[in-house]
Amino acid sequence: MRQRKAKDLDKRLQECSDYIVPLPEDGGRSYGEIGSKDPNFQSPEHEAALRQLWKACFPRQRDLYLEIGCGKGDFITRKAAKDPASDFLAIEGQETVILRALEKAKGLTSEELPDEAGREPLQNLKFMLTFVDHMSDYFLENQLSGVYLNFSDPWPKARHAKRRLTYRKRLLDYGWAVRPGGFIEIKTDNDPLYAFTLEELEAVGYEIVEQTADLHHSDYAARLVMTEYEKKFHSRGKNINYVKALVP
Ligand SMILES: C[S@@+](CC[C@H](N)C(=O)[O-])C[C@H]1O[C@@H](n2cnc3c(N)ncnc32)[C@H](O)[C@@H]1O
Repeated sequence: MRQRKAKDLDKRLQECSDYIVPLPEDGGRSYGEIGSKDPNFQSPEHEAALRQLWKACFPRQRDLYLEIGCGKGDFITRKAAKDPASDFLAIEGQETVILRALEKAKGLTSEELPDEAGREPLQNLKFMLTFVDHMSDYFLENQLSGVYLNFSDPWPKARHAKRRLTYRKRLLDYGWAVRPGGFIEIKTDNDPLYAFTLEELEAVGYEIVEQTADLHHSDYAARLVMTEYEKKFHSRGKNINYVKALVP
């Protein structure tokens, strides 16, 4: 039974393979190589492999926006549909979850497809199946124009603070992959995580340009795209925290 389910999952993922960015073939991890003091050190071979990979995936070399932890892909699918002149990439670590996002982007399911997209498969959106740790495993320096973190896991225990996706070292890591002047945009229902995130943004010196602890009673809401979790929490009356910061 379990085997049949795994086979079915593999088959459905295979059917969406044109939407999946393969993980770098050279093993990816360049972080912490012996003799390197730079946490984002990339060997020339790794850098060359990444250049080739991204050229093949997004040949038009336009603005590329990344969502880390896209869940079932509502947000990123809508963003890609609204902005066909840019490219979008979504990363998600759970196979069964990303499959829902892939089938949505491909137009295989009618589930919450954005009105703008109709049932046309999107050409400017791709997905990567992995739990991101170091950006230099996958990206080139200054490659991205913006990063979205929507409703990331809060890791409430203090001893797990380093696992939070807005921990300062992670913010610096995103900043390495984002071009100067690009942004990091964060939404969360979790108030303590929001307070932590503001402190961490300040600690790394990223300029906060938009900020509210109650997005849906602010002017920002009208122009921002809602995420699946956002809809869920908002419908229960929970305030949504939002912050946008620029990478220097
Ligand atoms: C609470 S869900 C939010 C989904 C979506 N962003 C939304 O707002 O509706 C968080 C998702 O992030 C994924 N995730 C957490 N850490 C991740 C990481 N380091 N890399 C990739 N995905 C991650 C989880 O698997 C989960 O599906």
